[in-house]
Amino acid sequence: MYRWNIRRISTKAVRLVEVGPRDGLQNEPNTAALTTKVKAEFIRRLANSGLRWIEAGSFVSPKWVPQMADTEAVLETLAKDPEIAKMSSLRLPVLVPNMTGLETALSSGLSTVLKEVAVFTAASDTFNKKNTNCTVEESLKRLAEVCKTATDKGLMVRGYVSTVVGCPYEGQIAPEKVRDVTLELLRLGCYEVSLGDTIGVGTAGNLDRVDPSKLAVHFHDTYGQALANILSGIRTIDSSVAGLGGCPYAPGASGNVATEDVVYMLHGLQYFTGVDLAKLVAAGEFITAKLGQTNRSRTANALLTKK
Ligand SMILES: CC(C)(COP(=O)([O-])OP(=O)([O-])OC[C@H]1O[C@@H](n2cnc3c(N)ncnc32)[C@H](O)[C@@H]1OP(=O)([O-])[O-])[C@@H](O)C(=O)NCCC(=O)NCCSC(=O)C[C@@](C)(O)CC(=O)[O-]
Repeated sequence: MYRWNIRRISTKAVRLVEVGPRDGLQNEPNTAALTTKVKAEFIRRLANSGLRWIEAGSFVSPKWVPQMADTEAVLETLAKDPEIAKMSSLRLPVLVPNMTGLETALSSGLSTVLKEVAVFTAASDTFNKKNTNCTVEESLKRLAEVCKTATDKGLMVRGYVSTVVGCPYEGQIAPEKVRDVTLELLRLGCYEVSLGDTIGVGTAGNLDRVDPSKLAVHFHDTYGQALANILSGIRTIDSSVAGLGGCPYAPGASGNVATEDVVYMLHGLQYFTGVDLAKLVAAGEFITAKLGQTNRSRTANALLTKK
């Protein structure tokens, strides 16, 4: 355990994981607008903005999250896209909750675009039961086989722990519980664990004692604390263009921190992101227009007003 702050980051480089096409759309009420073609075009535009980690969807039960039911078709569309094929460093991970999801991910048609999967659990049993119909311990047992099979087959595996600060059902969460679940995911073979403040209740002090190696942060911006929390110093940041998102099984949670706001802040701090902000803003406008949604990025709205 040790403390860090922004001054200890020497490389001035950060890694952004765009979760808009998955976290951003998984709770979207306007399902009619969510065609495979729109999703694939959205991902293509995000990739063209320079983002290199873009969560493309999830292989979860369509009865639980119908918005993600066509993830396989989205990836098949992208696999045929010559521009995407040229982006050798592009990662398009998908969430898998169990072996059924992993088997879809391993299907031969996807191997050209799918190099990484993400597994997910939580620090709260009640949330985990609502989200995946099992306790945290049961999910870790389930994920052990998923992680082993995925890594044996050459896929990279990212882990998520939800409700790392607060749970919509249980309230405050003990940091020790977060640590134990995180360590277990790393032990199972995850190369990195993303800490999800699912309902956005954390403040910067909450993260002071987390060892930052192999960690990413995933903030929902319910209380407007996400940018301040990001400055706590983790170098891998999950975000969602236009501030889209929210977990369907976390009532009251708002969208993720907006990627445009994160990029604007990081560029102001002289960090290298590799992202073209204007193209990113255009990708956010593309998807919000399709969905008939308000763009929740302050940066995007400011730049669009200037235009
Ligand atoms: C885990 C289950 C499947 C358990 O759900 P279950 O009902 O216990 O599953 P089951 O094994 O009993 O199977 C029930 C049915 O689902 C099917 N099924 C089973 N698995 C799959 C699969 N992978 N893909 C497609 N179909 C599947 C299975 O074949 C069967 O079909 P039926 O025989 O009834 O026709 C379910 O609870 C589920 O899909 N949950 C996912 C919920 C979800 O996606 N939540 C959002 C993502 S997590 C999140 O947003 C938080 C995060 C990561 O962003 C971080 C943060 O902010 O905190």
